[in-house]
Amino acid sequence: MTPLLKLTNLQKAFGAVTVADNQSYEVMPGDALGVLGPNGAGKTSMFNLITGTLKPNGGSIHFDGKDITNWSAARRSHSGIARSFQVPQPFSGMTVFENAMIAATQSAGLHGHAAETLCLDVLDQTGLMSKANVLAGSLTLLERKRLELTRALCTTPKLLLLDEIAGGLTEAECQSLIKTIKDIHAGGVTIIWIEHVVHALLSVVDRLIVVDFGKLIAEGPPKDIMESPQVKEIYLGIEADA
Ligand SMILES: Nc1ncnc2c1ncn2[C@@H]1O[C@H](COP(=O)(O)OP(=O)(O)OP(=O)(O)O)[C@@H](O)[C@H]1O
Repeated sequence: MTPLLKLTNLQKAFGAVTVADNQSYEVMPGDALGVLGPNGAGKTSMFNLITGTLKPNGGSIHFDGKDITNWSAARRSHSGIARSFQVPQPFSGMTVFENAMIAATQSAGLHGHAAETLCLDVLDQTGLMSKANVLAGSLTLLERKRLELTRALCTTPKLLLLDEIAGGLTEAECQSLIKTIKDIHAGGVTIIWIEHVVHALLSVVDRLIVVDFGKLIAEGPPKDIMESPQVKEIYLGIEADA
């Protein structure tokens, strides 16, 4: 089977700061991959490289069998890569429905009834239907996170990149968001999820990678990774021989 996403020797540095250090990994269709790593490790930069807002210094990115390394961010979005941002970035002066429609028309290329139907389906899935006519700027944090998901899903993605979507939520809100993300994954969307709320991540993903100083330092089943002394030391700050 062809990987949905394949990073090969991906390299990116900002001066002396390396955010992608020869990264190589594959994501198969239907995977749910979790990304762990300390602050500043290069996790968001990895998403920026995959979505095309950041250009690598070396290496390649393949999506759905095609070399997209030199594709624009817009072309990648049209081809099925969507993301949520760590800090929600809605059009605050527009309603929730209008925000969804922008994604459906501009990225998914739908119009009229087809676009409206998609938006309503997604709003139903993300639990925002009752807020459809509310201004995005007046939403609560959980609702803004749900709007991030809505906007991403309205581009009809094959690959959904989630950037710390559970941060700042109460435990009850977090559980409700986890259920929504599980439903999205069960619906066939491949997921890569960067998250510091580890229990939320572990309840969804089937594989973990750990990034430190832009380098992939571990990859494998969540249980093995969480028990690895190297990960405990670098990520959790627990000394390997403690
Ligand atoms: N456009 C940029 N120009 C210069 N340095 C940058 C740029 N973007 C990110 N960096 C630096 O690269 C490093 C990695 O940043 P990045 O946001 O990718 O880390 P992260 O792992 O997502 O961190 P966090 O968990 O805090 O969100 C940081 O030191 C950051 O300051």
